[in-house]
Amino acid sequence: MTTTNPVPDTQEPRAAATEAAVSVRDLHQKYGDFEAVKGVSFEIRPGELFGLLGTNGAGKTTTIETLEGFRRPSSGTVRVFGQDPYGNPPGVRERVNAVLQGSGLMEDLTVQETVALARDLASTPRTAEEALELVGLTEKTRTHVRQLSGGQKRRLDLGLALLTRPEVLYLDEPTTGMDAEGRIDTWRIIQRLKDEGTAILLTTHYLEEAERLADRLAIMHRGRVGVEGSLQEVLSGWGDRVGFTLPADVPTSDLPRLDGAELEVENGGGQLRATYTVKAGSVDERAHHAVAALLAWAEGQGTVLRNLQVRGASLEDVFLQVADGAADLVSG
Ligand SMILES: Nc1ncnc2c1ncn2[C@@H]1O[C@H](COP(=O)(O)OP(=O)(O)OP(=O)(O)O)[C@@H](O)[C@H]1O
Repeated sequence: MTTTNPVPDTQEPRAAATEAAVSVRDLHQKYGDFEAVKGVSFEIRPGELFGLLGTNGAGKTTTIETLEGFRRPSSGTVRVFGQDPYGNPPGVRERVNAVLQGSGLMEDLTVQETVALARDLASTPRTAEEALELVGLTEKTRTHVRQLSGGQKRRLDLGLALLTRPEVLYLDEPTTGMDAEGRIDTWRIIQRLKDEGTAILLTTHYLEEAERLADRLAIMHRGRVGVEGSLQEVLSGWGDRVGFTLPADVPTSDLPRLDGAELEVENGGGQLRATYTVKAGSVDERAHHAVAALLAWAEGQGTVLRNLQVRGASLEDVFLQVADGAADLVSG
Protein backbone atom coordinates (compact mmCIF):
# COMPACT_ATOMS: atom_id res chain seq x y z
CA MET A 1 0.00 0.00 0.00
CA THR A 2 1.35 3.43 -0.92
CA THR A 3 0.71 5.89 1.86
CA THR A 4 1.18 9.53 1.07
CA ASN A 5 -0.45 10.73 4.28
CA PRO A 6 0.79 9.96 7.76
CA VAL A 7 -1.60 7.48 9.39
CA PRO A 8 -1.62 7.63 13.20
CA ASP A 9 -0.68 4.48 15.12
CA THR A 10 -4.17 4.46 16.63
CA GLN A 11 -5.71 3.54 13.27
CA GLU A 12 -7.11 0.02 12.86
CA PRO A 13 -5.25 -1.92 10.20
CA ARG A 14 -7.07 -1.84 6.89
CA ALA A 15 -8.99 -4.93 5.79
CA ALA A 16 -7.05 -7.46 3.72
CA ALA A 17 -7.22 -6.60 0.04
CA THR A 18 -9.04 -9.82 -0.81
CA GLU A 19 -12.00 -9.18 1.50
CA ALA A 20 -14.81 -7.09 -0.01
CA ALA A 21 -15.36 -3.84 1.87
CA VAL A 22 -18.74 -3.39 0.21
CA SER A 23 -20.95 -6.10 -1.17
CA VAL A 24 -24.32 -5.71 -2.90
CA ARG A 25 -26.24 -8.86 -3.85
CA ASP A 26 -29.35 -8.81 -6.00
CA LEU A 27 -30.51 -5.52 -4.52
CA HIS A 28 -34.10 -4.51 -5.23
CA GLN A 29 -35.45 -1.22 -3.94
CA LYS A 30 -39.02 0.01 -4.19
CA TYR A 31 -40.69 3.34 -3.57
CA GLY A 32 -44.30 2.24 -3.04
CA ASP A 33 -45.18 0.25 -6.16
CA PHE A 34 -42.34 1.70 -8.21
CA GLU A 35 -39.22 -0.47 -8.37
CA ALA A 36 -36.25 1.90 -8.71
CA VAL A 37 -33.52 -0.80 -8.40
CA LYS A 38 -34.10 -4.21 -9.95
CA GLY A 39 -31.43 -6.73 -9.00
CA VAL A 40 -28.10 -4.94 -8.75
CA SER A 41 -24.96 -6.80 -7.57
CA PHE A 42 -21.34 -5.71 -7.17
CA GLU A 43 -18.43 -5.79 -4.74
CA ILE A 44 -15.77 -3.23 -3.88
CA ARG A 45 -12.44 -4.21 -2.33
CA PRO A 46 -10.11 -1.97 -0.33
CA GLY A 47 -8.14 0.29 -2.65
CA GLU A 48 -10.63 -0.23 -5.47
CA LEU A 49 -12.90 2.33 -7.10
CA PHE A 50 -16.18 1.11 -8.51
CA GLY A 51 -17.84 3.53 -10.92
CA LEU A 52 -21.63 3.45 -11.00
CA LEU A 53 -22.76 5.19 -14.16
CA GLY A 54 -26.19 5.50 -15.62
CA THR A 55 -28.95 7.50 -17.15
CA ASN A 56 -30.96 10.00 -15.09
CA GLY A 57 -33.19 8.15 -12.66
CA ALA A 58 -31.35 4.84 -13.21
CA GLY A 59 -31.17 4.09 -9.47
CA LYS A 60 -27.60 5.10 -8.59
CA THR A 61 -28.47 7.40 -5.68
CA THR A 62 -31.02 4.91 -4.38
CA THR A 63 -28.26 2.26 -4.36
CA ILE A 64 -25.84 4.55 -2.51
CA GLU A 65 -28.52 5.57 -0.01
CA THR A 66 -29.22 1.91 0.71
CA LEU A 67 -25.51 1.26 1.25
CA GLU A 68 -25.38 4.23 3.55
CA GLY A 69 -28.05 2.67 5.69
CA PHE A 70 -30.81 5.21 4.97
CA ARG A 71 -33.10 2.51 3.54
CA ARG A 72 -33.60 -1.20 4.02
CA PRO A 73 -33.44 -3.19 0.77
CA SER A 74 -36.87 -4.29 -0.50
CA SER A 75 -35.01 -7.54 -1.17
CA GLY A 76 -31.42 -8.70 -1.62
CA THR A 77 -28.55 -7.89 0.72
CA VAL A 78 -26.04 -5.10 1.18
CA ARG A 79 -23.04 -5.49 3.46
CA VAL A 80 -20.28 -3.11 4.52
CA PHE A 81 -17.36 -4.95 6.12
CA GLY A 82 -19.75 -7.87 6.48
CA GLN A 83 -22.32 -5.85 8.44
CA ASP A 84 -25.81 -4.69 7.53
CA PRO A 85 -25.42 -0.90 7.19
CA TYR A 86 -29.11 -0.14 7.87
CA GLY A 87 -29.32 2.56 10.52
CA ASN A 88 -25.56 3.19 10.31
CA PRO A 89 -24.58 0.94 13.25
CA PRO A 90 -21.31 1.35 15.17
CA GLY A 91 -18.63 -0.63 13.36
CA VAL A 92 -19.85 0.78 10.06
CA ARG A 93 -20.32 4.42 11.08
CA GLU A 94 -16.65 5.13 11.92
CA ARG A 95 -15.33 3.43 8.81
CA VAL A 96 -17.56 5.02 6.18
CA ASN A 97 -18.15 8.54 4.88
CA ALA A 98 -19.83 10.13 1.92
CA VAL A 99 -20.08 13.12 -0.34
CA LEU A 100 -23.71 13.25 -1.33
CA GLN A 101 -25.53 15.32 -3.93
CA GLY A 102 -27.24 17.76 -1.59
CA SER A 103 -24.60 19.15 0.74
CA GLY A 104 -25.73 20.06 4.23
CA LEU A 105 -23.31 22.98 4.57
CA MET A 106 -24.36 25.88 6.78
CA GLU A 107 -24.06 29.04 4.73
CA ASP A 108 -23.39 31.40 7.67
CA LEU A 109 -20.35 29.52 8.98
CA THR A 110 -16.82 30.09 7.73
CA VAL A 111 -14.86 27.25 6.18
CA GLN A 112 -12.78 27.01 9.37
CA GLU A 113 -15.89 26.87 11.59
CA THR A 114 -17.46 24.23 9.34
CA VAL A 115 -14.40 22.01 9.56
CA ALA A 116 -14.10 22.54 13.34
CA LEU A 117 -17.73 21.47 13.80
CA ALA A 118 -17.21 18.31 11.73
CA ARG A 119 -13.97 17.50 13.63
CA ASP A 120 -15.86 17.69 16.94
CA LEU A 121 -18.06 14.83 15.75
CA ALA A 122 -15.20 12.60 14.57
CA SER A 123 -13.15 10.27 16.80
CA THR A 124 -9.63 10.51 15.30
CA PRO A 125 -9.94 13.17 12.60
CA ARG A 126 -7.27 14.58 10.34
CA THR A 127 -6.20 18.07 11.31
CA ALA A 128 -8.25 20.87 9.76
CA GLU A 129 -5.12 22.07 7.96
CA GLU A 130 -4.52 18.67 6.39
CA ALA A 131 -8.12 18.25 5.23
CA LEU A 132 -8.24 21.75 3.73
CA GLU A 133 -4.85 21.32 2.12
CA LEU A 134 -5.99 18.04 0.56
CA VAL A 135 -8.91 19.76 -1.16
CA GLY A 136 -7.10 23.01 -1.98
CA LEU A 137 -9.06 25.31 0.32
CA THR A 138 -6.25 26.47 2.61
CA GLU A 139 -6.68 30.06 1.48
CA LYS A 140 -10.41 30.05 2.13
CA THR A 141 -10.42 29.26 5.86
CA ARG A 142 -11.97 32.61 6.81
CA THR A 143 -14.44 32.73 3.94
CA HIS A 144 -18.13 32.20 4.66
CA VAL A 145 -19.65 29.15 3.02
CA ARG A 146 -22.20 31.35 1.23
CA GLN A 147 -19.31 33.14 -0.51
CA LEU A 148 -17.80 29.93 -1.91
CA SER A 149 -18.43 29.00 -5.53
CA GLY A 150 -20.38 25.81 -6.31
CA GLY A 151 -17.14 23.96 -7.08
CA GLN A 152 -15.51 25.17 -3.87
CA LYS A 153 -18.50 23.93 -1.88
CA ARG A 154 -18.05 20.48 -3.48
CA ARG A 155 -14.38 20.60 -2.43
CA LEU A 156 -15.41 21.48 1.12
CA ASP A 157 -17.89 18.58 1.12
CA LEU A 158 -15.06 16.27 0.11
CA GLY A 159 -12.71 17.78 2.74
CA LEU A 160 -15.32 17.10 5.45
CA ALA A 161 -15.72 13.50 4.28
CA LEU A 162 -11.95 13.00 4.41
CA LEU A 163 -11.64 14.28 7.98
CA THR A 164 -12.57 10.86 9.35
CA ARG A 165 -10.12 8.93 7.10
CA PRO A 166 -12.93 6.67 5.84
CA GLU A 167 -12.11 3.16 4.69
CA VAL A 168 -15.20 3.27 2.49
CA LEU A 169 -16.15 6.45 0.70
CA TYR A 170 -19.31 7.07 -1.31
CA LEU A 171 -18.95 9.86 -3.83
CA ASP A 172 -22.25 10.84 -5.46
CA GLU A 173 -21.35 13.12 -8.40
CA PRO A 174 -18.48 14.75 -6.47
CA THR A 175 -17.23 17.00 -9.28
CA THR A 176 -20.54 18.42 -10.47
CA GLY A 177 -20.17 22.19 -10.75
CA MET A 178 -16.37 22.12 -10.74
CA ASP A 179 -14.26 23.70 -13.45
CA ALA A 180 -11.80 21.54 -15.40
CA GLU A 181 -8.94 22.33 -13.02
CA GLY A 182 -11.03 21.56 -9.93
CA ARG A 183 -12.11 18.28 -11.47
CA ILE A 184 -8.54 17.23 -12.23
CA ASP A 185 -7.44 18.23 -8.71
CA THR A 186 -10.28 16.14 -7.30
CA TRP A 187 -9.27 13.15 -9.44
CA ARG A 188 -5.79 13.41 -7.94
CA ILE A 189 -7.24 13.39 -4.43
CA ILE A 190 -9.43 10.40 -5.24
CA GLN A 191 -6.46 8.55 -6.73
CA ARG A 192 -4.50 9.25 -3.55
CA LEU A 193 -7.32 7.88 -1.41
CA LYS A 194 -7.37 4.73 -3.53
CA ASP A 195 -3.62 4.37 -3.07
CA GLU A 196 -4.18 4.64 0.68
CA GLY A 197 -6.53 1.65 0.48
CA THR A 198 -9.93 3.39 0.55
CA ALA A 199 -12.75 1.48 -1.15
CA ILE A 200 -14.68 4.01 -3.20
CA LEU A 201 -18.09 3.97 -4.86
CA LEU A 202 -18.33 6.81 -7.35
CA THR A 203 -21.36 7.91 -9.32
CA THR A 204 -20.77 10.40 -12.08
CA HIS A 205 -22.20 11.71 -15.33
CA TYR A 206 -18.67 12.50 -16.55
CA LEU A 207 -17.61 9.43 -18.48
CA GLU A 208 -13.99 10.61 -18.56
CA GLU A 209 -14.03 10.62 -14.75
CA ALA A 210 -14.96 6.95 -14.71
CA GLU A 211 -12.45 6.14 -17.47
CA ARG A 212 -9.66 7.73 -15.43
CA LEU A 213 -10.52 6.42 -12.00
CA ALA A 214 -12.63 3.28 -12.08
CA ASP A 215 -11.06 -0.15 -11.64
CA ARG A 216 -14.44 -1.60 -12.49
CA LEU A 217 -17.67 0.02 -13.51
CA ALA A 218 -21.33 -0.65 -14.18
CA ILE A 219 -23.74 1.25 -16.37
CA MET A 220 -27.32 1.31 -15.06
CA HIS A 221 -30.52 2.07 -16.90
CA ARG A 222 -34.01 1.95 -15.37
CA GLY A 223 -32.89 0.09 -12.26
CA ARG A 224 -30.81 -2.58 -14.00
CA VAL A 225 -27.12 -2.99 -14.74
CA GLY A 226 -26.65 -3.05 -18.52
CA VAL A 227 -22.92 -3.73 -18.59
CA GLU A 228 -20.33 -4.36 -15.90
CA GLY A 229 -16.60 -5.05 -15.77
CA SER A 230 -13.22 -3.39 -16.04
CA LEU A 231 -13.05 -0.59 -18.61
CA GLN A 232 -11.28 -2.90 -21.02
CA GLU A 233 -13.83 -5.69 -20.55
CA VAL A 234 -16.70 -3.26 -21.02
CA LEU A 235 -15.22 -1.74 -24.18
CA SER A 236 -13.97 -4.91 -25.86
CA GLY A 237 -17.47 -6.39 -25.91
CA TRP A 238 -18.68 -3.51 -28.05
CA GLY A 239 -16.49 -3.93 -31.11
CA ASP A 240 -14.05 -1.81 -33.09
CA ARG A 241 -15.24 0.91 -35.45
CA VAL A 242 -13.83 1.11 -38.97
CA GLY A 243 -15.13 4.13 -40.88
CA PHE A 244 -14.44 5.92 -44.16
CA THR A 245 -16.03 8.44 -46.49
CA LEU A 246 -17.92 6.77 -49.29
CA PRO A 247 -16.65 7.79 -52.76
CA ALA A 248 -19.34 9.83 -54.55
CA ASP A 249 -19.55 7.33 -57.45
CA VAL A 250 -20.03 4.23 -55.22
CA PRO A 251 -23.65 3.51 -54.24
CA THR A 252 -24.30 2.37 -50.69
CA SER A 253 -25.63 -0.93 -52.01
CA ASP A 254 -22.15 -1.74 -53.34
CA LEU A 255 -20.57 -1.66 -49.87
CA PRO A 256 -19.37 -5.12 -48.88
CA ARG A 257 -20.90 -7.10 -46.02
CA LEU A 258 -18.29 -8.25 -43.52
CA ASP A 259 -18.86 -11.32 -41.37
CA GLY A 260 -19.61 -10.37 -37.76
CA ALA A 261 -19.77 -6.65 -38.53
CA GLU A 262 -22.70 -4.23 -38.57
CA LEU A 263 -22.72 -1.52 -41.21
CA GLU A 264 -24.13 1.97 -40.69
CA VAL A 265 -24.15 4.73 -43.30
CA GLU A 266 -24.61 8.30 -42.12
CA ASN A 267 -24.92 11.52 -44.04
CA GLY A 268 -22.64 14.21 -42.62
CA GLY A 269 -22.15 17.54 -44.38
CA GLY A 270 -23.37 16.18 -47.72
CA GLN A 271 -20.98 13.22 -47.65
CA LEU A 272 -21.86 9.63 -46.81
CA ARG A 273 -19.76 7.94 -44.18
CA ALA A 274 -19.72 4.17 -43.77
CA THR A 275 -18.93 2.72 -40.35
CA TYR A 276 -18.48 -0.98 -39.68
CA THR A 277 -18.78 -2.11 -36.05
CA VAL A 278 -16.70 -5.27 -35.89
CA LYS A 279 -17.46 -7.58 -32.99
CA ALA A 280 -16.53 -11.03 -34.26
CA GLY A 281 -13.04 -12.51 -34.10
CA SER A 282 -10.22 -12.00 -31.67
CA VAL A 283 -10.16 -8.61 -29.93
CA ASP A 284 -6.53 -8.10 -30.98
CA GLU A 285 -6.99 -8.90 -34.65
CA ARG A 286 -10.56 -8.17 -35.70
CA ALA A 287 -9.88 -4.57 -36.81
CA HIS A 288 -6.92 -5.75 -38.90
CA HIS A 289 -9.05 -8.33 -40.76
CA ALA A 290 -11.86 -5.83 -41.37
CA VAL A 291 -9.45 -3.20 -42.75
CA ALA A 292 -7.72 -5.81 -44.96
CA ALA A 293 -11.09 -6.90 -46.42
CA LEU A 294 -12.15 -3.29 -47.01
CA LEU A 295 -8.84 -2.37 -48.66
CA ALA A 296 -9.17 -5.38 -50.97
CA TRP A 297 -12.73 -4.29 -51.81
CA ALA A 298 -11.57 -0.69 -52.50
CA GLU A 299 -8.82 -1.93 -54.77
CA GLY A 300 -11.33 -4.03 -56.71
CA GLN A 301 -13.51 -0.91 -57.08
CA GLY A 302 -10.51 1.15 -58.22
CA THR A 303 -11.08 3.57 -55.34
CA VAL A 304 -9.54 4.48 -51.98
CA LEU A 305 -10.98 4.54 -48.46
CA ARG A 306 -10.92 8.26 -47.79
CA ASN A 307 -10.61 9.58 -44.21
CA LEU A 308 -10.17 6.00 -42.98
CA GLN A 309 -10.44 5.75 -39.21
CA VAL A 310 -10.13 2.77 -36.92
CA ARG A 311 -11.02 3.07 -33.27
CA GLY A 312 -12.19 0.95 -30.38
CA ALA A 313 -15.59 1.55 -28.81
CA SER A 314 -15.61 4.45 -26.36
CA LEU A 315 -17.36 4.43 -23.02
CA GLU A 316 -19.76 6.94 -24.59
CA ASP A 317 -20.67 4.42 -27.34
CA VAL A 318 -21.40 1.80 -24.70
CA PHE A 319 -23.30 4.24 -22.49
CA LEU A 320 -25.53 5.31 -25.38
CA GLN A 321 -26.29 1.70 -26.28
CA VAL A 322 -27.23 0.94 -22.68
CA ALA A 323 -29.39 4.07 -22.58
CA ASP A 324 -31.06 2.95 -25.82
CA GLY A 325 -31.89 -0.33 -24.15
CA ALA A 326 -29.64 -2.13 -26.66
CA ALA A 327 -27.56 -3.66 -23.88
CA ASP A 328 -29.54 -6.04 -21.76
CA LEU A 329 -27.56 -7.54 -18.94
CA VAL A 330 -24.33 -7.93 -20.86
CA SER A 331 -21.38 -8.51 -18.56
CA GLY A 332 -17.74 -7.98 -19.29
N1 LIG B 1 -38.15 9.17 -2.47
C1 LIG B 1 -38.57 8.72 -3.66
N2 LIG B 1 -39.87 8.40 -3.86
C2 LIG B 1 -40.30 7.93 -5.05
N3 LIG B 1 -39.51 7.75 -6.14
C3 LIG B 1 -38.21 8.04 -5.98
C4 LIG B 1 -37.67 8.55 -4.75
N4 LIG B 1 -36.35 8.76 -4.91
C5 LIG B 1 -36.07 8.39 -6.19
N5 LIG B 1 -37.17 7.98 -6.82
C6 LIG B 1 -37.27 7.48 -8.20
O1 LIG B 1 -36.42 6.36 -8.29
C7 LIG B 1 -35.72 6.35 -9.54
C8 LIG B 1 -34.21 6.28 -9.27
O2 LIG B 1 -33.82 7.52 -8.69
P1 LIG B 1 -32.29 7.79 -8.28
O3 LIG B 1 -32.24 9.14 -7.65
O4 LIG B 1 -31.80 6.63 -7.50
O5 LIG B 1 -31.60 7.81 -9.71
P2 LIG B 1 -30.13 8.29 -10.14
O6 LIG B 1 -29.58 7.19 -10.97
O7 LIG B 1 -29.33 8.70 -8.95
O8 LIG B 1 -30.49 9.54 -11.04
P3 LIG B 1 -29.67 10.89 -11.40
O9 LIG B 1 -28.51 10.49 -12.23
O10 LIG B 1 -30.70 11.65 -12.20
O11 LIG B 1 -29.31 11.56 -10.10
C9 LIG B 1 -36.18 7.59 -10.29
O12 LIG B 1 -37.19 7.22 -11.19
C10 LIG B 1 -36.71 8.49 -9.20
O13 LIG B 1 -37.74 9.33 -9.70
